Amino acid sequence: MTQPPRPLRATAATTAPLEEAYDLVVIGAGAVGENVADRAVQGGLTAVVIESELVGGECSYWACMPSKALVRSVSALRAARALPGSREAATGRLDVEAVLARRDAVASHWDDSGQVRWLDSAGIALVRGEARLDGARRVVVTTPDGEERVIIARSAVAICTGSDAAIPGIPGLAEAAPWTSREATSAERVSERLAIIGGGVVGCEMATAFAGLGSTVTLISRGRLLSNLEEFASELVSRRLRDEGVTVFTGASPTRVDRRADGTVMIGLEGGAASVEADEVLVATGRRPRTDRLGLETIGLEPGAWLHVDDSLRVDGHDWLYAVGDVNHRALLTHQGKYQARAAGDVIAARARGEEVDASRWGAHSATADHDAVPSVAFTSPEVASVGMTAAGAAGRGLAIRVSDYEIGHVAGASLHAEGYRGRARLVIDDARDVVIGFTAVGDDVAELVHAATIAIVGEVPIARLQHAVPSYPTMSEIWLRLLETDRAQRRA
Ligand SMILES: Cc1cc2nc3c(=O)[nH]c(=O)nc-3n(C[C@H](O)[C@H](O)[C@H](O)COP(=O)(O)OP(=O)(O)OC[C@H]3O[C@@H](n4cnc5c(N)ncnc54)[C@H](O)[C@@H]3O)c2cc1C
Ligand SMILES: NC(=O)c1ccc[n+]([C@@H]2O[C@H](COP(=O)([O-])OP(=O)(O)OC[C@H]3O[C@@H](n4cnc5c(N)ncnc54)[C@H](O)[C@@H]3O)[C@@H](O)[C@H]2O)c1
Repeated sequence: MTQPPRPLRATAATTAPLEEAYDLVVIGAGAVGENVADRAVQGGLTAVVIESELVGGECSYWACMPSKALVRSVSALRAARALPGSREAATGRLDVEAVLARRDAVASHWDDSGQVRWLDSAGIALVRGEARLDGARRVVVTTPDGEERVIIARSAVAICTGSDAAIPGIPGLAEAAPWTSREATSAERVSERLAIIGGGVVGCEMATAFAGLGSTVTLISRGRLLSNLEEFASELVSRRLRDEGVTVFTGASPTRVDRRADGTVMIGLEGGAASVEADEVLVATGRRPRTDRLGLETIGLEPGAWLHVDDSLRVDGHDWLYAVGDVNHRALLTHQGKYQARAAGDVIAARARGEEVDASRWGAHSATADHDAVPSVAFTSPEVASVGMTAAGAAGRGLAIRVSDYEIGHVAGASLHAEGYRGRARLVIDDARDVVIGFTAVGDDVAELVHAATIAIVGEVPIARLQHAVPSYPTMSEIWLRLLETDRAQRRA
């Protein structure tokens, strides 16, 4: 059954003096809000952040950090088992208690005092409570003791309230007390049977983690797994998850969910072909914006909607209002939100001081990379590292492209890395400009390959020049050499 929520340790106060007006008011002290405030303060403004839960937000306590802590122990054991010698030493099972204890430490035991100290050191004021807009530049905070406090923004308000798990309207699901990513990443025990609805990144990462920790996992996906990524990524991840004991249903939609009196959950699948029985059900079907109780109606915006912004992160039609991070729906990733935050904090400071703003393509005040150069790593089994466009995505935009594919296991660095290494990488090349516009690598421990590709895409480095970027031997980065050689051979053929 659903576990009680973790006790949150929200540090009481900030030492910065609290005022009733600041140059910048930031709503939400996740990774993104913290960075907007930091850049604005560095630019000479005063800033306050308002936080209703923990300073640090989703990523630190219920998303990136605890999920990767769970997956990392699983992949470390797999790596040890992939080589003779270490394989013989790694014959036991994971110590689940130890893995969960490390996860707790990585999530700072849901105590935000460290991040509050950082806010203090950065000169950013903190107000605890739930904030809402009450007209232009006016923010009302309901503090934990129930009082209301009004804070005026002299220059700007930045909404950085992030997103929540979306619960689809499958009959019986809400009543079955499902886990969301929060309960999964902070789980205090590993249930025997876990059913996961949704084959996106959360679903696949949690299937990897919980299967590795000993759960019998069933993953239910209405389309192919990781459907935003290259199709070969879906194939390799599905195959590996199945090899590791996960039951994967693709093209399957739940029709109803029931929590029975004995605590077990039954999930009926479309067509009545199969039903799934589990102890817990995790819903991983995407996100919805945290904008429903933000007072958006007081400035003519729709509560509960994503906030659309221009490349300087300013909300359409409101010159004092910014929306940064998940809440603007440009790229739901911590690193991309923090990139937006650096641009937003700088542009808010520049506009407040009447300085020139450079919001042109790749300008200092523009989150240009959000469009075509967003990197991400799915920490699945195996990992998927990607940036830019997929082949289908580029073709769908009418671009003339060519594709270069290579088996990563044929690279010397990979064959040393693990016995029988299997993986695949792809370059998507814009034919007209002769530059890389997409890269995907699937295989164990490929995460670190992605940044080289990000640099090639953002730098628009011509293929002819990339030939001079020599990867070290024998590293997995030699995949670059092989991909470029394959492209060259294809062009000559
Ligand atoms: C399971 C999972 C794993 C993930 N793993 C990765 C990963 O490995 N790498 C990656 O890049 N991304 C990952 N993500 C995505 C990442 O967590 C988000 O993109 C990121 O947390 C967004 O940051 P944010 O600051 O925009 O929002 P949040 O981190 O959600 O912060 C928003 C803050 O605003 C506060 N708030 C909301 N409303 C109010 C209000 N009215 N008043 C005051 N405060 C308010 C909230 O309490 C919260 O602290 C993962 C997501 C999930 C769900
Ligand atoms: N390693 C990482 O960087 C990482 C890890 C986890 C999450 N994230 C971020 O968090 C965001 C949310 O992840 P997510 O996996 O929840 O969302 P997602 O959008 O990646 O995947 C959701 C999946 O649920 C399916 N779905 C949606 N509605 C459904 C329904 N009614 N019934 C059945 N299936 C349904 C979709 O088809 C999709 O496959 C992602 O956009 C990602 O950017 C990143």
